[in-house]
Amino acid sequence: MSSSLTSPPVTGAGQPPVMRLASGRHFEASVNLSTWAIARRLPRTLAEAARLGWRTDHRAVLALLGCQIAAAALTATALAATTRVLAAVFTGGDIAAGLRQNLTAVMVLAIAACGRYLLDAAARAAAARLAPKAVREADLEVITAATAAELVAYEDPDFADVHAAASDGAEKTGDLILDAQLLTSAAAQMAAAATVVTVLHPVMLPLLVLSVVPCAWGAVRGARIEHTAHHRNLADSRLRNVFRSYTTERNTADEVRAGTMAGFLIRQYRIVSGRLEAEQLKATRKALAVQGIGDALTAVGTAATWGVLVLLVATGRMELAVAGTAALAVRTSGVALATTVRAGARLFRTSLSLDDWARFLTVAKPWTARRGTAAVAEDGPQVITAQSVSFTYPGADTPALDDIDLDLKRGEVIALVGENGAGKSTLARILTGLFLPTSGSVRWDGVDLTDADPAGVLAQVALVPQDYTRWPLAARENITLGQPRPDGDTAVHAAADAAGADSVIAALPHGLDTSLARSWWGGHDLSGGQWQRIAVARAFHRDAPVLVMDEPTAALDARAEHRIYTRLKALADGRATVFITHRLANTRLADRIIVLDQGRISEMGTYDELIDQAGGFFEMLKLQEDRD
Ligand SMILES: Nc1ncnc2c1ncn2[C@@H]1O[C@H](COP(=O)(O)OP(=O)(O)OP(=O)(O)O)[C@@H](O)[C@H]1O
Repeated sequence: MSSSLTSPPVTGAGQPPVMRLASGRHFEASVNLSTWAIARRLPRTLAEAARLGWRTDHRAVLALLGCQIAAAALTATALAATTRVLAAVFTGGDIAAGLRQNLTAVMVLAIAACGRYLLDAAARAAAARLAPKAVREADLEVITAATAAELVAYEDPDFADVHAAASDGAEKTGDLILDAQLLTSAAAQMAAAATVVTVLHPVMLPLLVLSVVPCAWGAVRGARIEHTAHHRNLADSRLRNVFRSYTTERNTADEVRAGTMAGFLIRQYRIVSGRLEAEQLKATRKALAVQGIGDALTAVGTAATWGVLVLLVATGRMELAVAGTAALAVRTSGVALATTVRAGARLFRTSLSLDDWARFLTVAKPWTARRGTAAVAEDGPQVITAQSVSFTYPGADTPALDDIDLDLKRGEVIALVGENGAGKSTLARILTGLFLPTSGSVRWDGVDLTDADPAGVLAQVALVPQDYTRWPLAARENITLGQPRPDGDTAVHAAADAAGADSVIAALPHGLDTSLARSWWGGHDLSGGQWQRIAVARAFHRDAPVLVMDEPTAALDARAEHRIYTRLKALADGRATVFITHRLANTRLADRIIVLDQGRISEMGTYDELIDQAGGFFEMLKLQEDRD
């Protein structure tokens, strides 16, 4: 799955075209791995699960292991006692007398059976306690790795693919623990039963094992086929979820209605669902066929085992009484073997998902370790220097920025302008260290941001992005972003005042305490422009020495816009400020205007200088003035 759309679109009979998402390289690689290669990774994956479990709840892990070991010991004890009791039953003569003579064995059998049942229940309880915690921990590892990764990682389709699969994998961690418990429990029963069979006649065990091998093969192959289909379907699953949410979510509800799009979207949903179901059905049929072959061969093997048993009795190589015990033991160990195989196959399947999770942590690592640890000045840079900076988005053919040279001094206000797609937002992200250049360098007071500690750099930055987030939090947290300043609400009100958000807060029913998550109870919604004022207040509240605002007034009315730009000049004192705008009249207050054109600086200078040059800036300004 990937966020990139491929062409050509798929067209059903009489249906509109339905897009497909490209499948990432990672998935092709993973799907093409041999079963043996995946099986070899199983111990490592299980060790990962054990590590997670251990980290979240030592006691539950110890309880689980203790119960499993004790249950296995009791199973062996019970089976040893069973052999003695069965011998007493099958050796002929008085059964009651035989049982009386072996009363201790009967009691041991009863106690061991009860104890085993209780221990199994305790093990299941410990596994159930551990499973959700392991899921939480696995999920947190994904979240931590994702947030620690370079921002540019999110532009890489492979990273997005592996990230999505890892989230699914983290969910399966709980299943893995439950399956591992089931497997070890069944394996303990099987081992004990198999021991009894071997004691009775050595030829029986290999026969028994041989009869189970095809069933195991079928189960593992079937699991693999299902998992492969799951991987291949990830792109469509995500697409279906996108259709579902876009069709029903509040953010899109007005467009869906006004554009009478519901029918179209539902059709798309049906088509993608149809594709998913067809793929799934194909996989299920294939898996069932493989499992059927395995089961049929196992049936032949089982028949052979019974045949050998009959043969042994018929040829007088095994007494009838012993054969009775053997028959029971064969049956018990056969059932235990089948359970072990089924549990093993399930574990195999869940381990494949966990493998996706573990792979993400590996993939995410290089994305986090890209920078150095050099410190930048705590009160922000005196000068930011971009030298021969070029930047190409992962997977893109052409650079978004090409050979940019630029100095930004503290106290200076720079306006970035240019047509859509000229590279303004990309340059803003490069200057603040959110992206590292593909070539060239950005230095803060001579420290190359590639070598600098990213946390130290970003602590100096306040950013109003073009698409700011409407956090489902209280108004206060929407401005402080969970990082209150020492003077608390005074700073919040000051920032709100500078951004024109004071009137927004004053109108809220509970002031700063009002939840801005409208769809939740007690929440209160804001208009687009009101939200933008809050987003600007956020940046002002951060009080950082590098201030970057990407179209901060796009949704504001004229009065609010004027207020922000008049305050900006005062706020810019002692900071390096960059703002991006399409309303060129606003650039009058900037110390310097930089005009970008297809990733290159085409003009640079003060407002008056650019007017005098009568170049592209002047032309755009004229067009705007004529329009207004
Ligand atoms: N994630 C991405 N992957 C590939 N290319 C991208 C990505 N984001 C942006 N681009 C491309 O990079 C170029 C610069 O984009 P950028 O967002 O910096 O432009 P901009 O000047 O801010 O545009 P606007 O005025 O529309 O906001 C554009 O050609 C755009 O198509």
